[in-house]
Amino acid sequence: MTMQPQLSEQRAERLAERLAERASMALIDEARLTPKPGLVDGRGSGAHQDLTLTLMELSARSLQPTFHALALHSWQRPADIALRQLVGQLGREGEAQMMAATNGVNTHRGAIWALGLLVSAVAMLDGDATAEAVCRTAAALASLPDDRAPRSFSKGLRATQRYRVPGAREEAQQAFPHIRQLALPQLRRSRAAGATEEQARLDALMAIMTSLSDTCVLSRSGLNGLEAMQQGAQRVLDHGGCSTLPGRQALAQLDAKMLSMNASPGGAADLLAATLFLDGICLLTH
Ligand SMILES: CC(C)(COP(=O)(O)OP(=O)(O)OC[C@H]1O[C@@H](n2cnc3c(N)ncnc32)[C@H](O)[C@@H]1O)[C@@H](O)C(=O)NCCC(=O)NCCS
Ligand SMILES: Nc1ncnc2c1ncn2[C@@H]1O[C@H](COP(=O)(O)OP(=O)(O)OP(=O)(O)O)[C@@H](O)[C@H]1O
Repeated sequence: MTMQPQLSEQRAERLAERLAERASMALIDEARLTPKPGLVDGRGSGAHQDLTLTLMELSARSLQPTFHALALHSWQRPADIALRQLVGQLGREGEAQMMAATNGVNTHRGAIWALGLLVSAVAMLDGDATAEAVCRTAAALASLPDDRAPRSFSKGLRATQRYRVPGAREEAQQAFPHIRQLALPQLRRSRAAGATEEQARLDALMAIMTSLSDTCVLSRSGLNGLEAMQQGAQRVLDHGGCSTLPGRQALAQLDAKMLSMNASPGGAADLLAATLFLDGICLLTH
């Protein structure tokens, strides 16, 4: 009898360790993926003045304890207000730790939100679930009110109101449609068609960018920037994706265009990291 709780504690701890490691690694894989339009990657800082690849990697590693705590506290729990408040508190502490690690630069706020909810959801489902079920569970959590959240006004929130578009909150509350319906299917289609892993990941990023209302892009370059992003990404896929020469040429054009507009699809990058996380986890479980 006394062994039982101990054993289950060990199981929760092992799962939390694995999920935290994978979530941080997904952020590092996203940051290193090259060439991404407008974003920090192996070539440099993209459209950003204050971000570098070294800083993104440092930030990703600084978040591992946050993901670990989220998984441990969410293990086998239902989506209720108590868990929503706890997850919100851990997420805000994670943001503070990220800001401390980067000397006040916002490297991963959107990513903490998306990946944090998904890490919690996998743990709530005991580590054994499809990507679909994980996204639905994360949505249930994201849809609950967090009364302890400070009423701060962010650039992302301003963009959703000004342009009347869904943002990071809504993407999660709708169970991450850009991951489930666009990025994961594209990743698998491109792999099956013989693309390299890198090309398949870039194609998945393009799939997200064809339709996301990325508040990062909207805040930096308005509706023109968003339109350039969506149309440019569609052109890459229409040309056969990043495994083809015309696709890579369209990608280079999109990169130049986004840099000239100071546009960076940070929201799409976050969702690509979340896609890579789910792809890895669900390979392990299903
Ligand atoms: C909901 C969040 C993102 C704050 O929203 P806000 O509108 O203030 O976001 P902010 O502009 O600071 O950042 C939004 C970021 O999301 C990403 N993003 C932009 N557009 C989108 C989009 N359409 N879909 C998904 N992500 C997007 C970008 O990286 C952007 O930088 C989140 O930080 C939050 O509420 N955190 C509180 C802690 C919490 O509850 N955490 C729970 C999970 S850990
Ligand atoms: N590889 C990447 N390159 C750039 N941004 C990324 C990358 N991956 C994720 N992001 C996301 O982009 C966001 C950064 O965007 P941005 O710099 O516009 O935010 P900000 O700090 O609110 O704005 P600003 O820098 O204009 O003051 C981060 O929150 C992060 O989630």
